[in-house]
Amino acid sequence: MKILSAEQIRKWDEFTILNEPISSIDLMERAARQCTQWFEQKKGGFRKIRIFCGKGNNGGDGLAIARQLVEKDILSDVYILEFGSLGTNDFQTNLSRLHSFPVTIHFIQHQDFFPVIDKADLIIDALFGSGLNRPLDGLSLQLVQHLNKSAATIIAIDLPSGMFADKPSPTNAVIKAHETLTFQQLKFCFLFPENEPFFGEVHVLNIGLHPDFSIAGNSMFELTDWKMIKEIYKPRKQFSHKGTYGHALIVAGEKGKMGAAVLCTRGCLRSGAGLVSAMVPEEQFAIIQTAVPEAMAIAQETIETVDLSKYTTVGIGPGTGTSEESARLLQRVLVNYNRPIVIDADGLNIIAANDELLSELPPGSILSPHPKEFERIFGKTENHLERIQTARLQAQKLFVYIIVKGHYSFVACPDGEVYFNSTGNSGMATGGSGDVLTGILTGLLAQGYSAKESCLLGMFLHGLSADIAVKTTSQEALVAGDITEYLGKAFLSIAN
Ligand SMILES: NC(=O)C1=CN([C@@H]2O[C@H](COP(=O)(O)OP(=O)(O)OC[C@H]3O[C@@H](n4cnc5c(N)ncnc54)[C@H](OP(=O)(O)O)[C@@H]3O)[C@@H](O)[C@H]2O)[C@@H](O)CC1
Ligand SMILES: Nc1ncnc2c1ncn2[C@@H]1O[C@H](COP(=O)(O)OP(=O)(O)O)[C@@H](O)[C@H]1O
Ligand SMILES: [K+]
Repeated sequence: MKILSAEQIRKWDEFTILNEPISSIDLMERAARQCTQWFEQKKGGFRKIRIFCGKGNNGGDGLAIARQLVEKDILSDVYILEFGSLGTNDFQTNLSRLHSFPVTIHFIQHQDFFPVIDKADLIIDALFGSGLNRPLDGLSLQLVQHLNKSAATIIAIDLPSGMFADKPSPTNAVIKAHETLTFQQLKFCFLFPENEPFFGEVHVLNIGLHPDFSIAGNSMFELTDWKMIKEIYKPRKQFSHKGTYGHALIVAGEKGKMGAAVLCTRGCLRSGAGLVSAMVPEEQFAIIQTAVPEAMAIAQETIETVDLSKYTTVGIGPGTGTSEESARLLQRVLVNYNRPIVIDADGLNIIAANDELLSELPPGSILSPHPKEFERIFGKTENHLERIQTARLQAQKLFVYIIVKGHYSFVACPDGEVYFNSTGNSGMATGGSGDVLTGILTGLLAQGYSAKESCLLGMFLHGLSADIAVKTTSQEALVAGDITEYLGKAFLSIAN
């Protein structure tokens, strides 16, 4: 699913209005109805509902919600922030419709008109949405500060007021919502970690924008979805054998960090590689052979003589440390191997300390840094958007796939496309989760998925497995090993 800018979504509205066809006021009514239904199902027990409206269409939504709630016998007070303009047509229509309902409407012209808010109140924030074109100032800024100071629950409509839909809002005053009801699809701003304190939990409400709207080529940002992943997934062939699915080499682990090697190797096996060899320090053989008997062990000390060409791919870095010997392991792989490989963790740290290695990366390889590792290699970035842009440029320049891990991990591809992963949960914020991902990516590459397919399917499977696991384990008790255990269920839900 493409991630659209506020401007593209506005065009989608226009397309829907023209082609469904539906009037703009009825489309607003439908959007408001989705919110009202959500409030009816989810919310109750508040002392008072206070709906704060601007004079754009976001405010229009707020007014329509107030009317629809009162039709369900849920009363609210409406506050309209006065800042000169008459308001959009749909705002005005909804205001006149509201006048015949028993709703108290307050006009706020000065901060003396700000109501005292009780912590048991529910605030609906319909001040500004995707039309915000400059940071809030004056009365609107004061009102946002006033609402944020209250201890009441705040639900934002479409966006927390003050937040830009498509770019960072680092110095803006923004409503701190507990939950946000956004329309049709995630806006770009919901993918930025720095915005989380403002949007809280986001719910995407389907307002039925026209399915035929053509957005192809209009956005280089895309969110993975089931349809895309099911198209990538290849069922195994009946007459296949272990040779069909490649031989993966995992180079991982050192004394004290053998867990990384075990998790990575298990992830690789569980993602379907035909054969897996784990290259670990010779004195650690007992650990890997006991923990993962399905894998063959090979000594890191043999790196200078081993024939790397017999491996279909290599995954290198988890828990190797950054010693001179570990750097030699990576160097030797980079110089002697020319098919796509996966580099993670200490492999990336070694590159950060020896940036000439960047020019040795086999074309089409996958780097999977977390944000800190990313910055060590590519430099500090001011915000997530800058990180996305840097990753995009570097992926194109180096002809590699760069997966930056996080809540919405993304992969920047050499063709300039950026895909955000839609699965996963914060139970995965636990040591070793990334090592499992490296194993999965290597396992998928080994069995013949392209590097791009491996990134998309790998990130999705990794998050999906954790999503399935937490239903049994809870987020708190999830450990990285559970992600490997539940990979089977993740594959089954993609295959069926
Ligand atoms: N498909 C969908 O998504 C649907 C979306 N819908 C809804 O429409 C919303 C978008 O509505 P919108 O375009 O009217 O803009 P909105 O955000 O209400 O207000 C911004 C207005 O305020 C102004 N303004 C800007 N910055 C300002 C500032 N700092 N301080 C003061 N003023 C400022 C600016 O006007 P200006 O001052 O620039 O003339 C602008 O016109 C969207 O979020 C969703 O809720 C649904 O109803 C239907 C389906
Ligand atoms: N809050 C979260 N939501 C979704 N995924 C997460 C979250 N926290 C961590 N993850 C995932 O867990 C993995 C952590 O990787 P990494 O930071 O390399 O950890 P480690 O080095 O301990 O293995 C990444 O794939 C990341 O996307
Ligand atoms: K809002």
